Amino acid sequence: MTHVSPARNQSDKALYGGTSSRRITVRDIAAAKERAEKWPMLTAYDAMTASVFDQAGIPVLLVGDSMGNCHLGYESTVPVTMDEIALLSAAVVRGTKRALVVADLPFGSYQEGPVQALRNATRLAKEAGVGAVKLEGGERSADQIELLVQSGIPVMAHIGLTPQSVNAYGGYPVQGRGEEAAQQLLRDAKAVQDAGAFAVVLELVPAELAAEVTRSLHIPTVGIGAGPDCDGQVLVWTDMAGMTDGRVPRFVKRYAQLRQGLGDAARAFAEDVVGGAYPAEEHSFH
Ligand SMILES: Nc1nc(=O)c2c([nH]1)NC[C@@H]1CN(c3ccc(C(=O)N[C@@H](CCC(=O)O)C(=O)O)cc3)CN21
Ligand SMILES: CC(C)C(=O)C(=O)O
Ligand SMILES: [Mg+2]
Repeated sequence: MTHVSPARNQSDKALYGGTSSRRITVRDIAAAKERAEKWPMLTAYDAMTASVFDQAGIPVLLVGDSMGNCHLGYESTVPVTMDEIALLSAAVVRGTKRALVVADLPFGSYQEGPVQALRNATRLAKEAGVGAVKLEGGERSADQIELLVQSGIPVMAHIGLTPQSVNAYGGYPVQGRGEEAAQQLLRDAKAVQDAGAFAVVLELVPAELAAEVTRSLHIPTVGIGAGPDCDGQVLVWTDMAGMTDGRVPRFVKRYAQLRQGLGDAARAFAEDVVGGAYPAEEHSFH
């Protein structure tokens, strides 16, 4: 009889480090919670970067509306349009083979109600080929989540700090501090789970509260600035790779210094051109 160790068995199915090469589905995400497996998610906004993360084994890629400030030069996520999300989501899907691609529904594309949400989510599923969409809000967005899920579009919810409301907050403050705010966050978490969300992002909430939400839900939580006890962790890729210019939020850990590296490459190229060192003989045709 062939002996298969439980650890090896587990790693075959693992979202990160697993051996399956087919595209990951929302059911795989749910199964990871049963195994108490932690998993990474990164944003991606173009095919080339997405292919790097896909080949690195990142199981879930988010075409975040953070493309507004990271990629399109806006001040916040508020101006991002459906056309922009659809274009870059299609690129990320084309650049990946294994990752589940989730696209943010941008500000103004679902707030009018469930029918508007369904029209825009359907466009991202059909036109870009994403496997799921994400939208902001707990109890306030439950009707939208319910109609999308009933219509066959998996939904990742997003509660705690919801950056599309930056003008209402007047900034990006930590959420869920104090008993009343904590109870509201727990109600929001239950509401999105009951509406059928397959996972929920918890942004900028105290670690203890995020741990409590994670324990009390049967769907996975994905933390950003929400402490170590969430099921998954997500970061904006330009932040974690050291590409973002200037100050980054306290929850960011930088795993590379791409901004420095890319600037160095640009300066080295410029000096070679100005000094005549590039192109050399091996770069020339006769
Ligand atoms: N590049 C980038 N990274 C992100 O994580 C991100 C975006 N853009 N754009 C959309 C939102 C905005 N985000 C932010 C932005 C700033 C803080 C921030 O600095 N918050 C304060 C909280 C202090 C408090 O309330 O106690 C901080 O100091 O971390 C947090 C999240 C997260 N999202
Ligand atoms: C940071 C994540 C959760 C996000 O919504 C985004 O990148 O837009
Ligand atoms: Mg977003």
